[in-house]
Amino acid sequence: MMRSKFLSLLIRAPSVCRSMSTATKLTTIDVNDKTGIATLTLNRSPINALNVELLQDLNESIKEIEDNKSRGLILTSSNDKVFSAGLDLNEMYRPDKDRARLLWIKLQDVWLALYSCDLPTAAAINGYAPAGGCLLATVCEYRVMLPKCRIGFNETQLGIVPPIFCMFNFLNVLPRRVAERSLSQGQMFTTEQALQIGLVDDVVSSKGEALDKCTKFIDTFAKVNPLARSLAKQQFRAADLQRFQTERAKDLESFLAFINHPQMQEGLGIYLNSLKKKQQLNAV
Ligand SMILES: CCCCC/C=C\C/C=C\C=C\CC(=O)SCCNC(=O)CCNC(=O)[C@H](O)C(C)(C)COP(=O)(O)OP(=O)(O)OC[C@H]1O[C@@H](n2cnc3c(N)ncnc32)[C@H](O)[C@@H]1OP(=O)(O)O
Repeated sequence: MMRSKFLSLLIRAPSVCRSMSTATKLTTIDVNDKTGIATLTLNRSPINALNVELLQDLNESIKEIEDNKSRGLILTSSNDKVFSAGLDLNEMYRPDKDRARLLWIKLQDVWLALYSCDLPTAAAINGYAPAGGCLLATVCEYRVMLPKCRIGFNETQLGIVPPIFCMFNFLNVLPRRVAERSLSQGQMFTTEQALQIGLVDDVVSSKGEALDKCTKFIDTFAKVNPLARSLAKQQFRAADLQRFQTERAKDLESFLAFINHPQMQEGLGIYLNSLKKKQQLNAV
């Protein structure tokens, strides 16, 4: 209630860029008054690892942007090196059972909200985007990326089966053969490779340029009837959404069974440790 009152006040404010930031600030929303486009920024330090709270915040922000009838949604990160490091591995290693369940449900919700989003969506990928980071980028309709980054679903490299929504995203973006190979090999692509295979649509040298490109993409829909555009998008995605709903409960149980497997726990522990060791080595 307080929140919507606060929002309506902000909407009337005559600023060029109004902020609809959530209280926790794990994501922020800025709506450009000239273009009507909302920029949704991931803001969980240090690397936007997707934990329960960030996913919850993302869901709320997406809903807020849709409810406020923005003209489009641009997803980006406040970190200038990492778009998102994917799921927070600490939520999966020696997990709290209720939180692990919630984590996956919230991830499914975010995917669903973006995959079926009424608005045109674009990702300004201003840093590394492995696994869950790649999921957030490829669920959008357009991607632009900064040089010297990496993107991909590295799950199989970690002994993890990529869930079906990773497959849906890749099949929307890449030729089937390339999608299957890169998912089953857990390939991570450099920015240049990603451009070459069509995983990203453009490469630019700064975040500002990335946001401009995303705005231009969303502007290409300016003269298209919004309802017709939205229904056409839904039509393309309906079969995936139907399959997702059918398999959603099973997908959740598979995830829980998977992360609770002793071998998976051992692997996660080693992987987490190696990530920490990397930092220790850098400090030497
Ligand atoms: C058929 C049905 C199947 C159903 C489904 C079944 C199973 C699916 C199960 C799971 C799916 C998971 C999907 C995922 O998203 S897993 C996450 C994968 N992510 C990664 O592998 C990224 C690893 N991180 C990196 O490569 C680098 O950190 C990165 C390039 C992102 C950033 O590098 P940078 O040098 O800037 O920062 P670092 O020093 O490496 O990291 C800082 C700090 O953060 C810690 N950390 C890194 N990544 C994670 C993470 N994903 N989660 C938690 N913590 C992370 C890192 O250890 C450092 O910590 P500290 O040393 O400061 O304590």
